[in-house]
Amino acid sequence: MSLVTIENMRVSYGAHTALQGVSLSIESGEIVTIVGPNGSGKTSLLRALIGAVRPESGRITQKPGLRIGYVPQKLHVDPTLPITVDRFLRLPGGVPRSACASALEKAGVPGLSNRQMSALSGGQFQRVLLARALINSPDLLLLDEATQGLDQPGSAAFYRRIEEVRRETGCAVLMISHELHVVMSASDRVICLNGHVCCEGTPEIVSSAPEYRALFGSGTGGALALYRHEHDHAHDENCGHAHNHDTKHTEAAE
Ligand SMILES: Nc1ncnc2c1ncn2[C@@H]1O[C@H](COP(=O)(O)OP(=O)(O)OP(=O)(O)O)[C@@H](O)[C@H]1O
Repeated sequence: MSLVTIENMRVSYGAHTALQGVSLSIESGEIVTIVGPNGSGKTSLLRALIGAVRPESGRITQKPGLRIGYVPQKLHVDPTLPITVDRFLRLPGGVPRSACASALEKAGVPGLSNRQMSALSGGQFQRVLLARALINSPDLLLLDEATQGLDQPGSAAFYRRIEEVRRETGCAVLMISHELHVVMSASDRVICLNGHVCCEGTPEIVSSAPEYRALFGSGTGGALALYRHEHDHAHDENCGHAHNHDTKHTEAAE
């Protein structure tokens, strides 16, 4: 049985439809990356999986007893609030110290327990959020642009650690990233999202798919000169979301 199966899901915020007709499943142990332009519904998909938004229609089925770990895009911790890493990790209550130490080790930052949260670098902070997601030994780890704000070596190191976590624990990973050139190589499967699933498959298949090239250009190995949204494929008239053909992003420029 798949860890999670989504069938024909639609997610709306008031009159605005963020996702529609989305069907996909995640198998145990695989690393799947979701790519798509800003506003294409990537975060909405993860939020539906953790139950933070309720799909308007469609169905999400989880394997019984599934444990999910979630690393958010960002988390604000008041810099004036004195709190150590160890206490932060034990905030949910009932988390033993040994579990924190082991999670920090899995996240690749074993020595941080007694540091103040406010004194961490961006990279260390994200590792602590990863440790927090690993505490419950998840079967599925969800990462929402977890390397935002990190420099290239920092984010490459973060994704290498994710691959090690998968190898050590066997958990599946579903992650959103804009750093296509980094994550494409680390993924078993890529899902290209734009309000609906544009295309999906191995990184090789997706990066050569016309739908993907329409969204991301045709740079080799996913390394892009320009991350530009230019549609040349047809959409269902009732798609329900805006397709801004002039949306231009400069992330991932290399
Ligand atoms: N709470 C909300 N209320 C109203 N509209 C929302 C809400 N959250 C998201 N949206 C809208 O739904 C659409 C999809 O947003 P979502 O955050 O899922 O996209 P995304 O692909 O993760 O974007 P980004 O790459 O910018 O993070 C956007 O048009 C956004 O404005």
